[in-house]
Amino acid sequence: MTIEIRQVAHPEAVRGFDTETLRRHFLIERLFSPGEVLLTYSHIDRLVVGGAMPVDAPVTLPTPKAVGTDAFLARRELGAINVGGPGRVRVGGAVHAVGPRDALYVGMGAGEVVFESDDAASPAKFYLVSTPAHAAHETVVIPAERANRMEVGDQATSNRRTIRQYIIPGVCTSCQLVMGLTQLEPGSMWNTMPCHTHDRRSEVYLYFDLDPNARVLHLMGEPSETRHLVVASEQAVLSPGWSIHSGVGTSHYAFIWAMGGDNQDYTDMDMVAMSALR
Ligand SMILES: O=C[C@H](O)[C@@H](O)CC(=O)C(=O)O
Ligand SMILES: [Zn+2]
Repeated sequence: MTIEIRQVAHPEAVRGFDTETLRRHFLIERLFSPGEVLLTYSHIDRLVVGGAMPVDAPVTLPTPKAVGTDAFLARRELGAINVGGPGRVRVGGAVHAVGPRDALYVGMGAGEVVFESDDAASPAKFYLVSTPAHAAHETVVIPAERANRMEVGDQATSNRRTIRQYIIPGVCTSCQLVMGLTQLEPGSMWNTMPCHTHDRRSEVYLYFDLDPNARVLHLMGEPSETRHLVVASEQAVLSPGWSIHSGVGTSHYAFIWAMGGDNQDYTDMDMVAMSALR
C-alpha cells in the first residue's frame, strides 16, 4: 500500500515556488484508481485525503504506518462523500448504503471500513477526508437532502451556487471534521470570491464533475501573493490556514470542501478585501 506524505511549506518559501513545485506541494492529481484506495497524508492539520474506488470487488481502507496506530480509525474520524455511482460502506460489520452525493461520517474506533459498488458498470467513488479525533461519535449516513442547504451568489457575477453542509454541528457531530459540497449553476464559474482565510483551520478542495477538457483555475497563496493552480476534474488542492482558496472554471463544476482545525465554526472566516489582493 502506498500513501504520499506532504510536508508543510512556509508561506515565505511558497513565494519562490515555480509551477511544478507549487503543484507538487499543494495539488493531489490522482485520487481515484479502479479497485484501489489512494491516500495522501498532509501535515496541514494532519488531514488524510484520498479516494476509494471499488469496482467488482470490495476494497478496504488500509492502515498505513503514517497514522501510527494498529487501526486507521483508532485515533481518527473519517468523512466520505460518494462522487460516483451507488455504493455501500461496511463499517465494523454494519452496512451503510451511500448513494451518489450522499455522505458518510465514520467515528473514531468504528473498526474496519470496506467500500463496495452496487454496479461495476457505474462504480462508486468515495472521496475521503480524515482528521485526528479524541472522542467516538456515531457513524451515520447523511443523504444529500439532509444536509444544510444554502443558496448563494448571483448570476450577474457568475457565482450562483448551492452549498450543502453535511458534516457540520447540528447535522452530524464530529470532533473537528467539517465537510460539504458546493454545486455551481450552469453559467456560473466563480467560487468563494470575495475570498477568505481562516488560519485556525486548514481546508482541502476536491473539484469534480468537469468535462475532460475543462479546468478550474484555483487561486491560492497569501492575499498579497496569490498564485494559481490549473486543476482538472477529480483533483484536490490542499489549502493551509494562511492561504486563500477560490477559483474560476472554464465551465461550471462542483467541489467538496473539508476542514480540520481549532473550531468548527463555518462562519469564522477572515474576509479579504478586494483591494488587498495581489
Ligand atoms: O470555509 C468555507 C469554504 O471555503 C467553502 O465552504 C466555500 C464554498 O463552498 C463556497 O464559497 O462555495
Ligand atoms: Zn474556507
